[in-house]
Amino acid sequence: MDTTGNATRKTSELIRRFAPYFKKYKWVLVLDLFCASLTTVCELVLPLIVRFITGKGMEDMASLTVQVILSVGALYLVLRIIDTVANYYMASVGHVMGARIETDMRRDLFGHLQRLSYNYYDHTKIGQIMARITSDLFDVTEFAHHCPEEFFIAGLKIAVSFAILGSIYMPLTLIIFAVLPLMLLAAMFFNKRMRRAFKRSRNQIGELNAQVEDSLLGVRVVKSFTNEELEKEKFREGNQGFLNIKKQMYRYMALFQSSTRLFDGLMYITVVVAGALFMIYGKITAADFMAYLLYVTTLLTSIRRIVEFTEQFQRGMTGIERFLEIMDAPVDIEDKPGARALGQVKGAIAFDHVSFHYVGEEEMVLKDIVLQVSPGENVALVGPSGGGKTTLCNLIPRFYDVTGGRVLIDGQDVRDVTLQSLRAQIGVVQQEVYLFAGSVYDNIAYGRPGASREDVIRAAKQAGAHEFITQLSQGYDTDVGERGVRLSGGQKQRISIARVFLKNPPVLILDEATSALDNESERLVQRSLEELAKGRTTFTIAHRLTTIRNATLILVLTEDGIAERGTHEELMARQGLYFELYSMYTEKERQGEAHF
Ligand SMILES: Nc1ncnc2c1ncn2[C@@H]1O[C@H](COP(=O)(O)OP(=O)(O)OP(=O)(O)O)[C@@H](O)[C@H]1O
Repeated sequence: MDTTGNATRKTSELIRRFAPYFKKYKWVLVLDLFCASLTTVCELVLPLIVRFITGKGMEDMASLTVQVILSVGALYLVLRIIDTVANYYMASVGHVMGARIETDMRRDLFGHLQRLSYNYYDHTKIGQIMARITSDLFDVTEFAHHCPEEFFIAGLKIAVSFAILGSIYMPLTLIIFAVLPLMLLAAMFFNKRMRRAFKRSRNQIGELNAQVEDSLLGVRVVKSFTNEELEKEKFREGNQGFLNIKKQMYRYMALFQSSTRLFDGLMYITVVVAGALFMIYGKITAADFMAYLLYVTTLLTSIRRIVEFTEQFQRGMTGIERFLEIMDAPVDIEDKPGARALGQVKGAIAFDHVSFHYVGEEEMVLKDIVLQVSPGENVALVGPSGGGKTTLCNLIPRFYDVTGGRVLIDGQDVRDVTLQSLRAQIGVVQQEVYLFAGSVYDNIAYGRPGASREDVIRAAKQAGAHEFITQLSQGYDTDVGERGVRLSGGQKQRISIARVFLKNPPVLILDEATSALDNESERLVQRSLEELAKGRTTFTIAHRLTTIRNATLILVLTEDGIAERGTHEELMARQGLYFELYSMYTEKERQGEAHF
């Protein structure tokens, strides 16, 4: 899975994938291109008018009456008015179309991000995703609006100029237009290099974003270690890398622009020299010569616009490419065809010869796990760090899919039921609580969107959180701050427990978080967790061994699988690994430093 891949996709492929976004707005686009045609025609008429007036004046000055001049002026005025209205449409409605396409793409991107599994996020930096969903897509707006328009105008101008000039004198026209393919070749040559440089710069911005995010989220750790200088140095490297890539990008741009200027000059020289020669040999008139000069100027202006647009084009293409990289990331965990809704379960969980390894890792984390848990049972998972306790629990709600074997809930393979209905039956209290920006109330209500205020308050009471919440400055409406920084660890935990109370699932996964809390908070959280576990099938990842003595089943999980299983009494009597762990734990607790 390469979301920061450096391979550059073909422009044609990107355009083919991007084009469907125009479908909804095809009439806006058609009108936009029609307006573009109008403005082009208005612009191309001026040299004809000049040619007409000079031609008439040179042929027979008497025929150039005030009436003729005023009629021509009036015609030109009408054309300018049409041009103004058409331009307004392109600048307003055309731009809005670009913004709408950007919004549609962002919606699709966010939707896809919601579908991607844990596995994707294990391998992707959030900062990179942020850059793609914001700044990369800004570039797409300008691109979506200008790209069809600019290319259409340039193409039209070249075609119409060719037709008009060809009708005046074809040999001179062919000589002038012979320079265009050279320009095209140069554009193609630099196009690829500029795209690569743009992509590298975008990736580097993503990296910088990720770095800033990491550093700012960890700002408290940075300060506690007084590592501000280290952070500044890391940032300086990334920032300097960005500058280097930009330098390279601008070098290509400069080369491209300069080469275009060279062709520009070549074209003028061709018109002046060849045109003057044809004129002295009587092939074209002075008025024709002037028309040629004016048309070449118009043509070159539009070519210059295309050159200036190249930067925007490359940015847009890069934005689309990076957008597609996420959109093409496979959704590895989703409903299989014909998956059925699970409905309310009793809470029997079974592991049927389950094995598992993480994507990209060769070593099996779980090997041939066989386990039957009855509804309402209270299972505690203990064992050395890295033994696979969290991994095992993550297989129940299908945060990851098993590598081998099956996980069953009430006898049904978790892969045969819809994800939504499966996860609705399982509540997870994580060790690291994540609270969203918003109020305490919003954070509890997150457990069951649409729940009544009474239900939210009841859940808070059940979690033992009501009392401290009412003592907060604005009670339930108190803002929790980013990630809940304004609350204590124990308070955050109890809010997260209230969230699960509100959800009221029959199966629970508790990653015991009490190790991070002081004794009083731990006691309160522990009490809330016990309350929550009542009547539900519960998997507790236990770090404090004294809290699991009442578990109906204790599993000792090691790298080799389930080493021991039984109740506390059974395992203590066995004097095996659990006995060792427990004795070690109680010894440490006596010394005041116990946690696993
Ligand atoms: N997302 C991941 N990608 C790759 N390997 C992982 C991932 N998560 C965990 N692991 C590895 O899988 C093994 C089991 O990890 P797991 O977190 O399940 O252990 P644990 O028993 O819950 O540990 P602890 O008690 O320290 O929380 C470890 O070797 C760990 O390095």
